[in-house]
Amino acid sequence: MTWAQFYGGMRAPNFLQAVRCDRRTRLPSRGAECASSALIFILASARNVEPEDKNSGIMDPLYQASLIVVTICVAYRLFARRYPGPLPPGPRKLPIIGNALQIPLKDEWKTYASWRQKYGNIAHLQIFSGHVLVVNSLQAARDLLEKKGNIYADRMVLAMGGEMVGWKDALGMAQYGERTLRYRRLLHHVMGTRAAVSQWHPLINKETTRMLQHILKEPDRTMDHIRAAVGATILMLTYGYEAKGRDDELVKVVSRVLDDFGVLATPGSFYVDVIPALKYVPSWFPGASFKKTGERMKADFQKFVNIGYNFTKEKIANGTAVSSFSSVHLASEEPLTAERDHDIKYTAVALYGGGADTTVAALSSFVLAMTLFPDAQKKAQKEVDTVIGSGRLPTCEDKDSLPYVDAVCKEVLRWNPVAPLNIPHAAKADGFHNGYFIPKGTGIMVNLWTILHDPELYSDPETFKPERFLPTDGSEPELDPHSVSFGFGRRVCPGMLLVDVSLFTAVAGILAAFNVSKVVENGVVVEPTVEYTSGISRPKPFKFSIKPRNEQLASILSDSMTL
Ligand code: HEM
Repeated sequence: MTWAQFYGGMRAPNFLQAVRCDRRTRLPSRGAECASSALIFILASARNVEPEDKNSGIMDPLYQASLIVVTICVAYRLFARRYPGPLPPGPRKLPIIGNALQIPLKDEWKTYASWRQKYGNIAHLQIFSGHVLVVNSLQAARDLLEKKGNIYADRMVLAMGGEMVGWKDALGMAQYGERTLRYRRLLHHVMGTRAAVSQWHPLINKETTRMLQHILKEPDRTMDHIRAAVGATILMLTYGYEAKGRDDELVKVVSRVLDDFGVLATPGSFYVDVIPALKYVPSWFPGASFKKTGERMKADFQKFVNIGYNFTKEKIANGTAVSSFSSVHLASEEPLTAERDHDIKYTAVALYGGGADTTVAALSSFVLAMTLFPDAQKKAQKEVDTVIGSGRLPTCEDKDSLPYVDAVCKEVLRWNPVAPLNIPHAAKADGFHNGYFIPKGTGIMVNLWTILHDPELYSDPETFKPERFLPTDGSEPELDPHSVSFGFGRRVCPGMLLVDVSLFTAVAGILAAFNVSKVVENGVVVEPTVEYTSGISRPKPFKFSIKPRNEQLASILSDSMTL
């Protein structure tokens, strides 16, 4: 059960409503948080206590709770902080818990988008003593994350994922500073320019062909083959590691770690993220099962960090390493200090963590789009047939000669953004935006989905329409989603040039070799389910048909079958 689900069932007791505060400038501080943490934990424990435990001499949890209520009221009065200006508008807050009950659990980005009409381009949420700013416009996102990048380049501190499991040492969750700059420089070296990315073209071409061969052989498992191909490409690129099938130890660990990451990065999954003081509760304490979960996740995370990295080191030592992010840096002339060793290791983790599920999500959205919008598919196939013919598969090198296919990739990134709420940034210091006060530590959550579906930027935004990027009437193309879907400012996605090529190659390959369509069962067309996962937004399983469309390409794929 997630934290938000747990509290979703609770109604604000009357005593909370009795505690009044000035909603514009006054919110609870740490003192109130600690007291409310205790209350919440006792209530959480109460739900987990077995009936026989209630006679065990431990104070009745509800009695304890009532004592804590008094403490909360006193602490709240004593410690509530006054701010030098009004906080941005937002949904009405309850005393102490703030907006904790209003956090949406499904399609969060759509609920947050609807707040734009009510509150304007920025909306403020308070969750206990924590603040979150929901940014719903391109201008506000640029003003905050680009123009004031010196303040808004930190990350939110997540007690469970960051501190207890250990992701705070990896780039995506690390605070901004010298260390993150070093990490980003390491990545820039291998994927920060088109020339750097071109060294991975042979790898991408090879893994794409292998993916198409697998799809040809087992079309019903298309999504599995997409996932396997993306995973194999990134493992090779990160460590020069060739996975030995599904039972490969690293592949299994990585897949668990990334599933865990999806949960860890979803706001509200663990109540310790909202009430960090809970991390001090011992793991044997009733209701503290999250501690055991955290320990299991940490052990897997450490395996993930070490297995691939040690593999590359061994290969370098015995002279058999192939070129990869880790081998390039480990074998460079710079001395391998402890600091540099740590940097390379934790940047490699971020590379895999940032690149695998995101690319899979984009390709899954592409398949869904092709199922729903056959005209766009036909147009793209026509371009592939005209420019490439049927004697070979498209490759990375064909990107510039297939503008419509390239526009399909842009539309995939816009139509269903992979990271609809970006990775939240955090304020390093107190600041103001348009007269509103933004306290230090506020999480800045940019709603990329709203921006990419803003009717002022994109005509008919719900429709999959690659033509919007290739106008033929002399008008300007609509905004390139690359400037939004990869985030903003100092934390912008360092893998975007790599994605550009790898997404294009997989998309062009599928278009060249297959037709994607709706399934027909007993003469009836089955409409695919259109639902997305939270966190990294990937379509939930849906029905589609994928069949070879080009005999010549099918036989080329079969003949060169190297599964
Ligand atoms: C469709 C594919 C992808 C999308 C849509 C995407 C999107 C994003 C977004 C929105 C962010 C947050 C930016 C911000 O905080 O403002 C991000 C960060 C990041 N991405 Fe990507 N990404 C993709 C693929 C990749 C790939 C292939 C890699 C690596 C090879 C990668 C590595 C990273 C890393 C390391 C970060 C953290 C950067 C930091 O915290 O400084 N991503 N990505």
